[in-house]
Amino acid sequence: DGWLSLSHMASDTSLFPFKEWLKCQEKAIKSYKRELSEMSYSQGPYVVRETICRMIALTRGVKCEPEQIIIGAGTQLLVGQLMEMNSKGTVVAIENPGYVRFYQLLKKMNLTVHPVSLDDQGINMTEIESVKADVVFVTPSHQFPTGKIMPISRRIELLNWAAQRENRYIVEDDYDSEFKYGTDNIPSLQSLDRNQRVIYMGTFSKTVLPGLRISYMVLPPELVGEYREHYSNFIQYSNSLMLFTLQFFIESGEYARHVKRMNHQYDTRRKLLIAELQQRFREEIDIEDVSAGLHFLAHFHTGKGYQEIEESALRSKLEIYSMRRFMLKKSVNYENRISLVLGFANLREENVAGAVERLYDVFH
Ligand SMILES: Cc1ncc(COP(=O)(O)O)c(CN[C@H](CF)CCC(=O)O)c1O
Repeated sequence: DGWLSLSHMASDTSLFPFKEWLKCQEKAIKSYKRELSEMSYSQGPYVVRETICRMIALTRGVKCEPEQIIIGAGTQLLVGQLMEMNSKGTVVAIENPGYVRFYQLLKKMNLTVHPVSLDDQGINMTEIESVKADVVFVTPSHQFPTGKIMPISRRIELLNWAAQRENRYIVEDDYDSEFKYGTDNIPSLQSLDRNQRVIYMGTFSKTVLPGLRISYMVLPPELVGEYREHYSNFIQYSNSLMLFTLQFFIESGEYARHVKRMNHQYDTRRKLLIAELQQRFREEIDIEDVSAGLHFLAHFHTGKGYQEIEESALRSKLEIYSMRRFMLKKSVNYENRISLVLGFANLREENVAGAVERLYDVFH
């Protein structure tokens, strides 16, 4: 039989309302023929930015005007554009464990990049000071990959740090913030910022479809002018038809209904997977059960090493990602313990028991 996936990356498109999406696409073609006959404005069409602005004000407490929004075909592109604007030798701090794709991207640019460890409140402030960072990348809503939600105290500390000196910025990667189970939604770090120090990054990869490549960032007003100067010859990469379709998908309420449905569906799958894992692995497993996002961290007590586990999973046709994927620099890993990032967005309910059974065989 086929592969089963505990990946945190893919999402199950069987729940996506393609019929409604197509209706919105038809409407977009009817309403925006003229706009489609031209290249869109470098930051993306104004009406789409307006819709995103209204939405994130409602859902994330982000305060902004459409002029501050830059649409991009993927978050990496936006990170690249943003950091191109920084002078040579800018010092960047990034969470470790963290998002290896950003780390690799930043290292390729002429920046000094420091992975910074996490304590129980999130990114370690002492280390940020000691590496003399100018820009700090954080995922406060649901730390990627540990899932930690940054408490208000650490958010305030971080904002105070940024306010202390000119040219200090915080890049808030609000990835995976739309899915909260049981706990109420914590507003964005950007909503607390009084000194124009936070650059807010968002994406539609998890709430709509990863394949559309529609992401955005919100620049503080003072950086908008700089952006426009730097990118005066830039033509927006995103596909305008997709952007106008997204606009109707949001304005029609379909987007909100879809996210609500996915929240419910993912909560059910998450609970099922956790119950199945606890029942099967008993005291061999410690689950970091943060009720948010599309994956959680689980620690397994075993004498086996990462290599052995990853190879055995491959043989058992079980897609899993271990903490090795997210360790930005060599780290001493606790002996007799393997940590896995377990995703459930691509695991149908009927496959939960089967996936856990395969995982059990991988460890035994
Ligand atoms: C921390 C983080 N910030 C943003 C994105 C959104 O990027 P984009 O789709 O380009 O808008 C991801 C998306 N993560 C990917 C799918 F889960 C890859 C995960 C992996 O490489 O481990 C992410 O992890």
